[in-house]
Amino acid sequence: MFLWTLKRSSSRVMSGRRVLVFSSVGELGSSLAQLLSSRAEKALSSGGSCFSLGLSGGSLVSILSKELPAVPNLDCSKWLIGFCDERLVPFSDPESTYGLYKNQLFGKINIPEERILAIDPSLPVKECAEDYASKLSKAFSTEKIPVFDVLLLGMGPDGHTCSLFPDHPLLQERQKTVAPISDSPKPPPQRVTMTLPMVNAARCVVFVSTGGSKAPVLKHVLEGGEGPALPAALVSPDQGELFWLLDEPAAASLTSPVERPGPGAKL
Ligand SMILES: O=C1O[C@H](COP(=O)(O)O)[C@@H](O)[C@H](O)[C@H]1O
Repeated sequence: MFLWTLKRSSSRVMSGRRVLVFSSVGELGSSLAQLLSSRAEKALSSGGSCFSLGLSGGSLVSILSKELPAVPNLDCSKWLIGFCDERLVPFSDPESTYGLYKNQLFGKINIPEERILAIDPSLPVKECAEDYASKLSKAFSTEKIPVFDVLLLGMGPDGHTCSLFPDHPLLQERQKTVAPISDSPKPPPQRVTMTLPMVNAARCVVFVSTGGSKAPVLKHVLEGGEGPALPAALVSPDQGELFWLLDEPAAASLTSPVERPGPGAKL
């Protein structure tokens, strides 16, 4: 117990982030759902009119769609949902992140349709990014950077997160909150993505990464390596919390201290 406590605190002090390793994807998903529920309660009980949540696509969709509806008495009527990135394809396309969440999650929670901020996939990519940025500004009533309560991020095996890819000029974007990309190395090529200033303005950023294919890149991102920092390593909220939720295969190569929370642990 003492050792666990010591490891946990040294991990937090050294890096300002929490790296948590779960014994299964199910345990991870259920802790993630609890974390969202508790952050929503905190946001709403401290006088906020909504709890704002940014979703990512990829493997996160099925984890969240399974675990979030299982939270007892979850009330999402005051949630505001946006997307950290989105692929520029029709919502009916299997590559559409919105389309996947619509089919797998939104019908199972009581989120009002008008509280889901999605891109307009009929627009050309540049206009689509501008239109989405303007939807976010309106919803957050700000001309500045919208500050999400929680952003959920994934990470590809190349270290990309959102649609921010290694060595891509978009990593230098400092003016826009949302940007278009037309040359995504991962298909589909046209996408819309939050930029690093927007991601790092969030109150809480949670990465979810599972499976052994992520182990080498996780080692690089969390413990350092040769070459320029990978996009996921550039996520470091200016003032907010940063969590990395991993399963054992994804964490297999890590040697720095991590937390291993027991079932039902509160984050
Ligand atoms: O293309 C994308 O990939 C990342 C990572 O996906 P994963 O399946 O490796 O978890 C995802 O976070 C992003 O939203 C998506 O557009």
